[in-house]
Amino acid sequence: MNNSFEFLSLVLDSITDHIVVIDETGEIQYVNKSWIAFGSNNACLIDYDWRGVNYINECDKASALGDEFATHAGSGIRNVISKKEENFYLEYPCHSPAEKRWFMMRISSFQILGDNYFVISHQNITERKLAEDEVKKQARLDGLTQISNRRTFDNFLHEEWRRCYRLKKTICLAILDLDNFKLLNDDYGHQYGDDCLIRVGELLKEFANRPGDICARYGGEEFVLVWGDTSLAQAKQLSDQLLHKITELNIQNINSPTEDYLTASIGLAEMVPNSKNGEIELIGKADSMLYKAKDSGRNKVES
Ligand SMILES: Nc1nc2c(ncn2[C@@H]2O[C@H](COP(=O)(O)OP(=O)(O)OP(=O)(O)O)[C@@H](O)[C@H]2O)c(=O)[nH]1
Repeated sequence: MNNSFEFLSLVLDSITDHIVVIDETGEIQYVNKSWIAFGSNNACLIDYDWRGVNYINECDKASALGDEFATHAGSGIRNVISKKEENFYLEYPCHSPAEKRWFMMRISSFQILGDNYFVISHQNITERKLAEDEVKKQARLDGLTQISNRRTFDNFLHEEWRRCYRLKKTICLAILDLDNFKLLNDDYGHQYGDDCLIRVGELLKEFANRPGDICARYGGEEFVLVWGDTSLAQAKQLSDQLLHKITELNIQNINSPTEDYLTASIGLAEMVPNSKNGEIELIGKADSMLYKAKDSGRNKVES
């Protein structure tokens, strides 16, 4: 290639990463085409003409406005310049009004004629980030009903228990078990049963609205609800409403000895966390209440 400068320039301009080169003071020395295109369309870190701009100062300005990622970026760049670190990278959100986006910023250095320069590249990692978020979300959810799974419930109850312990507040736990679900499965098929579980899961979401609440699938045809900072009387009211709503779904269960439509039983327990009790006892208490509800005819709340 005769004109190696033009060649390299074209190479850099063809790269989709946004690239900027700064000197030791932070002053921008070079930007590629992707950088210019992105900067002119976005209000992200440096959103205006790059000439004469000091990249580190821009990070500091954004940092002063409360942008924690700009704070990290500024200190990372400084560490590389002062040779405390060989390189640095940072993943950060840069959402536009229209879409969620994430970028990975990397900084590396080179030397020419005794002067140090630093290449900062910004790569769009939105696709990977969204995929990672989806995987994390699915790990928290029950695959069928798409409400929280048992592990999420266990973690949540543990945290809520601690919160109520600190605040000396009552915590309530409801264990809900669908009645005669085996018969429903046998009579209408497993797919019908699955659809019922999905519909019940949807309904449960309406009963877990506050930050101290959660509904989850505990396993099989069993669900759980936690109501933090809630009295037993309030929880009883919610449980009664929930059972009523389940009957209102009017899901046929023709051979059920309880009713000829789907019903459920709830075991409800309350506790004020203290140093002598624990969430296991709360679960045990709700569980024995559930047995009581089942034994005494189903389609009811026992507490
Ligand atoms: N369709 C479907 N059925 C499930 C699922 N998980 C558990 N089940 C069924 O739920 C039924 C639970 O049966 P049992 O434990 O005997 O309880 P039950 O028939 O509801 O009776 P009671 O709880 O005593 O009222 C079983 O037939 C399970 O196969 C699921 O993911 N999908």
